[in-house]
Amino acid sequence: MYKKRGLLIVLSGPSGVGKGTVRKELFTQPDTNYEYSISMTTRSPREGEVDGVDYFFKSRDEFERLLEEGKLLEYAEYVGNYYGTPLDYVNETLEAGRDVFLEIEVVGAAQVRAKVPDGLFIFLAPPSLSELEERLIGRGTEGADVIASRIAKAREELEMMNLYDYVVENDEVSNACDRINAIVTAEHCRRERVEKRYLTMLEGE
Ligand SMILES: Nc1nc2c(ncn2[C@@H]2O[C@H](COP(=O)(O)OP(=O)(O)O)[C@@H](O)[C@H]2O)c(=O)[nH]1
Ligand SMILES: Nc1ncnc2c1ncn2[C@@H]1O[C@H](COP(=O)(O)OP(=O)(O)O)[C@@H](O)[C@H]1O
Repeated sequence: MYKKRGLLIVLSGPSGVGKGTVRKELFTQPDTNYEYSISMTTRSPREGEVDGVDYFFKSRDEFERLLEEGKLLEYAEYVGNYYGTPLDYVNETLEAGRDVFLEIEVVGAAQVRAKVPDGLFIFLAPPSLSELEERLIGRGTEGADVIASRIAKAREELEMMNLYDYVVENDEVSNACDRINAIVTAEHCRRERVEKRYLTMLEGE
């Protein structure tokens, strides 16, 4: 029996490009129909961050145990901390026919690409490298050392842009959200056409 699964949407891109900002804006829109997958991390909470809302904050031992138990869809070590996506939540939500939205860095996104080839992979790009540096500095959540390593990393991350289905420029947050919503809507229409064709073929047997 054919069962419709939800769509896995992956938003990635360099640190400081605005992934978190765009994701938060998308999830304040009343007609957003995706479920956000809350990640696990060993990073310490920033001021105002809440366990179970922004991240599930874990110790390194706890994270490594989850990894050994196969509980993560993907993970990456990013500037000294682990980040990972809970596998069961993603699978159960997709199985229930609902779309799941991941906001993750590029190494993890490549792992998801290998495991979920029919996902929708969107790369959020900055208008320029200098604008990216300004945003990282402007956010002011890290010290100079961490900012420098994130900028160095961002240059490498930009090279992975061509591995994505779509590149969305984050010039204005509302524009980026509109573009992402339009891409998701178009992908749903494409899938419906393919599904219809498939079901028509089955009927003809
Ligand atoms: N691979 C992977 N990356 C994640 C996950 N959750 C968050 N990230 C990414 O980890 C990086 C660092 O996140 P964070 O410390 O919150 O800093 P910020 O996103 O730059 O504010 C960002 O690029 C996030 O998108 C995850 O579950 N897996
Ligand atoms: N379109 C935009 N224009 C100007 N500043 C932005 C834009 N999007 C995000 N920012 C700012 O850039 C900084 C980094 O954004 P953030 O969402 O934390 O990035 P990421 O999650 O990709 O690391 C923040 O200070 C944020 O307010």
